[in-house]
Amino acid sequence: MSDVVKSLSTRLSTAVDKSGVPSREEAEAAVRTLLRWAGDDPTREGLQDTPKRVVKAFKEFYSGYGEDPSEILDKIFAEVEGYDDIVLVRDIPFYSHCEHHMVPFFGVAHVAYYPTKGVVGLSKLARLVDAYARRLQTQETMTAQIARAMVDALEPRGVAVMIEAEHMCMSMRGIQKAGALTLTTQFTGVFKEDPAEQVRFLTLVRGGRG
Ligand SMILES: Nc1nc2c(ncn2[C@@H]2O[C@H](COP(=O)(O)OP(=O)(O)OP(=O)(O)O)[C@@H](O)[C@H]2O)c(=O)[nH]1
Ligand SMILES: [Zn+2]
Repeated sequence: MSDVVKSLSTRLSTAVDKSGVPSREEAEAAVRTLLRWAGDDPTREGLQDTPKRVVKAFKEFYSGYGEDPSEILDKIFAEVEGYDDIVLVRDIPFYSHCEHHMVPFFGVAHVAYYPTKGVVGLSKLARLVDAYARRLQTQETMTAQIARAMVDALEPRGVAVMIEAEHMCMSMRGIQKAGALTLTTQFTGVFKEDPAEQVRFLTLVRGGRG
């Protein structure tokens, strides 16, 4: 397979099928169905505008499907006087929804990399987190996707991503373990090869806290 075909088939296999996207009216009707399923009356005054609001809120919750991570990371600042040490943005808050229950999970992401060809704007790393958080997710997938996008765009010596989150599907329903925290990490390059680099990352993530 040629490189072009290979890259196209990878892109197609990870792309979301947007065919058959329902109209706004269909989406609002689906909300009315769920309101009835919950046991309420969608025609009562307090709920009349709810389908409209829910559909609008969905646009925000799931705006990540319209984001292209490679575009977010496409501007690289090369003039950094040869800076090639760790860049870490920690405690990036995010809100996502689990793909199993469509219930929120939320917490913080810490992302780090060792630059080679320059650095990206710090806000772009937070935008990258949001681009993946604002989709239906598992925490593991989101962690891996953030790391993969950074590797592809920055060709860094290494990437470290750590996410700490509480899953409402474990707090407010099901097993009902409020406060349980899930930690996921993805290391590439020097972070994967050298345990001392993982320790450095974790020390910086934890550093300066009371
Ligand atoms: N690995 C992983 N699991 C998740 C994530 N978000 C939710 N889950 C889990 O997905 C699982 C779905 O399990 P199922 O048995 O199919 O569904 P369920 O009957 O609603 O499961 P319970 O939550 O145990 O009641 C649950 O164990 C959730 O805790 C995530 O980000 N990563
Ligand atoms: Zn869930």
